[in-house]
Amino acid sequence: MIVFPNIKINLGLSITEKRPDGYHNLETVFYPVALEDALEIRALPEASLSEADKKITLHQYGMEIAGNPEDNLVAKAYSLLDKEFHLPPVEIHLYKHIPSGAGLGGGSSDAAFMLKLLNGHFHLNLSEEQLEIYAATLGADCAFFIKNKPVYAEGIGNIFSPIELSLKGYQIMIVKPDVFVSTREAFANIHPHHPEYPVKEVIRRPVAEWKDILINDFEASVFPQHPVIGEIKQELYNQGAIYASMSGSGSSVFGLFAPDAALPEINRESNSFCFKGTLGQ
Ligand SMILES: C[C@](O)(CO)[C@H](O)COP(=O)(O)OP(=O)(O)OC[C@H]1O[C@@H](n2ccc(N)nc2=O)[C@H](O)[C@@H]1O
Ligand SMILES: Nc1ncnc2c1ncn2[C@@H]1O[C@H](COP(=O)(O)OP(=O)(O)OP(=O)(O)O)[C@@H](O)[C@H]1O
Repeated sequence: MIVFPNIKINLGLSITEKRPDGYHNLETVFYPVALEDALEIRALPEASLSEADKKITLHQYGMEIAGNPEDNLVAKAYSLLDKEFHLPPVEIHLYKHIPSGAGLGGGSSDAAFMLKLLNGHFHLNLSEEQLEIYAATLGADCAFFIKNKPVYAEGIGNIFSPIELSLKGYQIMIVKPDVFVSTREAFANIHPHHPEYPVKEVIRRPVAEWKDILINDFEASVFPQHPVIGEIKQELYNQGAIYASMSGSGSSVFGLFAPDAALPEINRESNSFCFKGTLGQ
């Protein structure tokens, strides 16, 4: 069984307060975009396991991910459900197209899709709400990928309410320079505050009005550290983007373009990543 975990972009990102548990409350809109990994599981017969064998074998392809295979979020998602449901052993194939440290939620998406895959394949009968609760324990923005629909998110990024927003037909260009931004460090450099223009209100205005009022709070601390990211955002505007912003804690930047616009070539560095697509929903 194979699924295709996609990314999210953040439309506005206000970090409003630091919580006693060390995490931060935030306000954002998550929008899914069809830049996808591929994730496949194959159930193995219990009898094929010797005492010393692990219950999962993870094969990784495509872009490299830092860390050991057992730290991979798909392995953590399996272990979480295995503890409760004693799952059969599985062979996992994960093909990475989504860059890491990009603010696109690639690891979180893999984890959420793994939960959904196991739920379906092994008939666990977990509801979407139950899956969201499991997902939130794996990563703050992981729960979004269970329903995978545009939402307004609060709390640590796991309390959702519906929004009336469709960007269907807009073209999107995502550029990630060869810079890794640690989400944990990015949060550590933030001074939380309530925004002058709340995300929930700005998002109701036309996209053409978002430029100076739909703000990602991480840009103020990340751009001075990595000027190339701010330069890419400016370049997207120079090349005709209607709205451009860093996603999450960076380092990727996205630009939204009109449905009939010709998308530019932005080749700032040889190792930068670039995706072009059309939004759905
Ligand atoms: C910045 C965003 O991409 C916006 O969508 C997300 O909030 C990040 O979510 P995520 O990658 O799933 O984050 P996690 O892997 O759970 O957390 C990484 C680290 O970021 C910090 N963190 C994360 C989310 C949050 N609301 N407050 C935080 O302070 C914590 O120090 C945490 O140890
Ligand atoms: N399946 C996975 N895919 C990518 N990274 C993973 C995965 N499992 C664990 N990780 C670890 O998580 C780190 C962050 O990866 P991820 O792709 O989620 O970052 P991100 O794009 O900054 O996401 P976010 O927007 O959630 O902060 C990686 O450096 C890697 O060590």
